[in-house]
Amino acid sequence: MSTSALARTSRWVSRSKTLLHFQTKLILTSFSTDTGTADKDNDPGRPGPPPIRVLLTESAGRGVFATRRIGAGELIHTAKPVVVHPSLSKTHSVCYFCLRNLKTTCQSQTEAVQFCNEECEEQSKAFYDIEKRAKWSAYDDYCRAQALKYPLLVKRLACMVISGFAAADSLDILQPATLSPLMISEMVEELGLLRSSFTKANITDEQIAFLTKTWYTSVLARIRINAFRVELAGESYQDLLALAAASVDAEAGVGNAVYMLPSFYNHDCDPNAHILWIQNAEARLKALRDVEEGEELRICYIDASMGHDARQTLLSKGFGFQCNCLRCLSRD
Ligand SMILES: C[S@@+](CC[C@H](N)C(=O)[O-])C[C@H]1O[C@@H](n2cnc3c(N)ncnc32)[C@H](O)[C@@H]1O
Repeated sequence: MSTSALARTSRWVSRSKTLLHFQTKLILTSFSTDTGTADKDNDPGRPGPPPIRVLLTESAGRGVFATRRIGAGELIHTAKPVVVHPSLSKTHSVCYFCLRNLKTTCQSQTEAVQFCNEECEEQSKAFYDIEKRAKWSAYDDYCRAQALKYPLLVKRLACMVISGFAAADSLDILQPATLSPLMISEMVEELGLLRSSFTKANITDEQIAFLTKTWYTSVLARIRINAFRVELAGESYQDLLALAAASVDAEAGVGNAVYMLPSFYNHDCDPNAHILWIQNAEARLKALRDVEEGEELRICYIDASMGHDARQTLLSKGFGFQCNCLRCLSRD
């Protein structure tokens, strides 16, 4: 490599290191809701910072690495969602804000949504006031007919932006999917429905000025890769039975959500960490086995029980990468 090329490369490396350092600080500090496990040395009740950091990997973009040894079964950190939306079939049976299963289901499908407690109602007041002003039947029916779940997250995020609860660039730091021209043209149709729902509800052009084709497609491109389907495990034996029955009905998910820190975990078909939900959309990241300091923490994005070819197809179509984990390399 020539001296000038070397200089250019080292400038690029140092720039990307600075950028990564800045991004990592941003990810770990600005999302104070992502907490680690108890800080036993100082205040046993107060969570310390999570024992992880975000670094560049060799071949999978950014990834999450352990900053100390993490024991099998240890809770690495929890994470509150940045944006969340119930599945359309669950709108009347889970909390609008945290997706907790409600004890009583709304009787009428036209009835307003419900909250599991006053805190959830209070926290979502600003953007729920926007959401309930508009009629969503055309947008929701379109999503139902096309079996789309992610546009619902965009609708919620748009309401959060209009109300001032979230910034329009909240998800910009996340990796986007590559979109085909066909995908973009379908998104333009959804965007038309979304804009018209707001306009008919007298939300002004100024309030939805951010709602452009560029914004809509860039948010959806990020949601496609980074959203999680929230499946509540519950705490009791009854909860587990209900979950098992629901999985048979393909109704295991109560909704979908996007998180910050969890979005930086890369995939492995034989993962050393996993993400789970107990009672609501607050995610818990746990170690599946002992992890050494400096080791990358990886979760499994798909059903790990599938065969090699099915896993590769799903990861390539859904996430745009070819998996080179040890399990895939051995063609297991
Ligand atoms: C949820 S993001 C994970 C964080 C991402 N690496 C980043 O820089 O933001 C998912 C994306 O990471 C990359 N990725 C995750 N696991 C991978 C793997 N095992 N091999 C190659 N790329 C992977 C793919 O580009 C995938 O679409």
